[in-house]
Amino acid sequence: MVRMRGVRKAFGPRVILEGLDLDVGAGEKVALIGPSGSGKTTILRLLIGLTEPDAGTIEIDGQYLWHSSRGGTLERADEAHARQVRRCVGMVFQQFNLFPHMTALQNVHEPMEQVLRLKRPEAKERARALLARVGLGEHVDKRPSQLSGGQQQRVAIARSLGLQPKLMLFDEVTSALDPELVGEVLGVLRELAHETDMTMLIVTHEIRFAADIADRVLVFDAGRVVEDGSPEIVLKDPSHPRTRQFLRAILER
Ligand SMILES: Nc1ncnc2c1ncn2[C@@H]1O[C@H](COP(=O)(O)OP(=O)(O)OP(=O)(O)O)[C@@H](O)[C@H]1O
Repeated sequence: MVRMRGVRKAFGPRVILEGLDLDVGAGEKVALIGPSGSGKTTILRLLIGLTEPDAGTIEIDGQYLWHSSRGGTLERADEAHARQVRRCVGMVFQQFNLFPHMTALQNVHEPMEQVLRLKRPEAKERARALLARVGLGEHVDKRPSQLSGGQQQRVAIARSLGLQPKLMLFDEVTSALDPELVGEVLGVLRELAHETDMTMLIVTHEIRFAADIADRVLVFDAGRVVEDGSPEIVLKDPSHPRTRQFLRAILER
């Protein structure tokens, strides 16, 4: 589902990713963890097309978004093709980015009409079902300001699911929430991980949660993958002393 080869990204003189190779198989649930600033968000933004690489190849579901030829020239997919590729990718951010003047239902059904060209009654029906699935069946007519942070984040997840992505990217989706609201959002992610065949890439600091739902854990450090394996191995017996230190620091928080 994801193939990255030799991906480089710098912001000014600061190199964030250098020669990154990453493969994620269809249906895999992968947790990305690593110290702050190690480049995790940058990877997700590259995959959804919000950030452009300096070099490398990025393919989603066998179709390329960016391609570096042997000579090193970076080619971008043409806009129509790129749009089609990006359409199979959904992303949920730390901030919910809901439209404040719309109800939960409108926030979910309007993108389906615009992007998938569904007729309003069908989009609304699907939106209601999705909101019920994330436990918000009773709240469809509320605006974001009438919902808690955890509820707003669940609306954002329903909105992304409405666009039927094959690949879902979650970027620290519980970081902006009060601690007592974290569990309800992680519960939705857990259900999606266990009950759907969507490919999921989850950036999280919730290590125990990652261990519970991920097939595979990748640890990034300074833009490189330093650990890649099953949660049992990576989280209990990491090979790098820096990873051990990092995991201990998180678990002791
Ligand atoms: N648009 C930008 N312009 C300049 N620097 C940027 C930009 N986006 C990211 N960076 C820098 O790139 C580095 C990697 O950022 P990134 O957000 O990918 O890290 P991260 O691993 O997701 O960190 P965190 O866990 O804190 O979210 C950081 O030092 C960040 O300040």
